[in-house]
Amino acid sequence: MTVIDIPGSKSVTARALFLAAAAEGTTTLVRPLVSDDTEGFAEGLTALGYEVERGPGAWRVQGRPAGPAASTADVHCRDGATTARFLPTLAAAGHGDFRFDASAQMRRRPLGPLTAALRALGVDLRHEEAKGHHPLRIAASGVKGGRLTLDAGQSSQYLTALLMLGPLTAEGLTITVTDLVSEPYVEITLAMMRSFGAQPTRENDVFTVPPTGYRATTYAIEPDASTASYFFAAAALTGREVTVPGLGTGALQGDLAFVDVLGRMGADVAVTAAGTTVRGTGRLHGLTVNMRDISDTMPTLAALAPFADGPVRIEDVANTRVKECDRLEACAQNLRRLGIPVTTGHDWIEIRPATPRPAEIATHGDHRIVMSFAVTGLRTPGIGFDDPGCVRKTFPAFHQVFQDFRATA
Ligand SMILES: O=C(O)C1=C[C@@H](OP(=O)(O)O)[C@@H](O)[C@H](O)C1
Ligand SMILES: C=C(OP(=O)(O)O)C(=O)O
Repeated sequence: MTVIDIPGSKSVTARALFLAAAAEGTTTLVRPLVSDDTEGFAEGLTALGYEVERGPGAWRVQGRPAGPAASTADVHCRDGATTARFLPTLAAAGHGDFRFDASAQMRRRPLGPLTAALRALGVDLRHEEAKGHHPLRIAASGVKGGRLTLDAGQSSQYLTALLMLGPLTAEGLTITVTDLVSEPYVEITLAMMRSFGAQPTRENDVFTVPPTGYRATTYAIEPDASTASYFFAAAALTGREVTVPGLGTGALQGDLAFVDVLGRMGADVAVTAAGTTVRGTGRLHGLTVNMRDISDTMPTLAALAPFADGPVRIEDVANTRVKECDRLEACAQNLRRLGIPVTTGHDWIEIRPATPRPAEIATHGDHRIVMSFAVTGLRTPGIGFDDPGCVRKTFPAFHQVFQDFRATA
């Protein structure tokens, strides 16, 4: 049995940083993820005038319920969509002139439905270049609140940002959602808001957030379930047994449900209060699976799929086209480079079994493409990457940890 120490969740760390910054008092984040995305988030907060102290194993944030201390700031959100969508929303609740920009990759990714919602709430926000994209400017003067209708069919992060804004408004927010992807991420948001003293409620498509503000707390960050998927997939592929402690029945992250997919394919899976274990059985069946709720693990499954005993068809993943890259196309392109038969449609990919041949993987600067095809590399000699370092976004030590995992076989 191999025990893997998976770094903290990116999604939980980003939310915890937002909530801590907005709370009354000092919050301690225990075992936050330390990676480009979360360091970028923390540095964005610092640029806005928040006090963030990053110590080993714990980050401390001095909350400012009134909003940023800075009256002007120029914030660079790097590649992080949580940063690029959550931070401007936090700043909108304060007072000052703030400019936000992001990497070329993140500039290409949309946030129009979020900025339109903020404008509908009276926020003075303008896009400096392309409509619905970074860079943007906000002349913030607080948010009164009210009712909104939101299409979160492209990204649940729009809804998460607005939900987290709710307690900071004068009158609270009621949000009616017309479409929603990645729904389990919204459940993470609601649970974490409650941990910081807010009282959001949900009735079907209607979310109500009273203007309670937030209270500081000590918050332990659970391991990242999307990151864990590479090691669970590796176990299923190689017949090994992998345990990830700290990611079990009490986990907030929906991506842990990836192990159910591995279970359907034939792996042995045990989820307990203490953690999750996957054991490969030598069986890896083909299947059809809807990954709308857990689409960050779509590339993990795509990279494992050639080894199944029948076709693997992944459905309802259109929004993977607006992630770090067009992930449906990137997966198809790389599988074809490996000699694997693949077909794709607007929101699906189907992969037929074949033996992969050596190839260089085109990463498109996407950490998940690297970590997913590293799993393929466990059974395929000669897999290389044009930009292996892009794993820094969520798991800077990935190559070392994966190499160590390999070596202990
Ligand atoms: O809220 C979050 O922390 C996230 C939500 C998901 O995005 P979408 O809602 O855009 O699918 C996920 O893919 C992303 O990695 C993190
Ligand atoms: C889509 C991802 O990141 P984000 O949207 O937070 O940039 C991801 O980590 O797979």
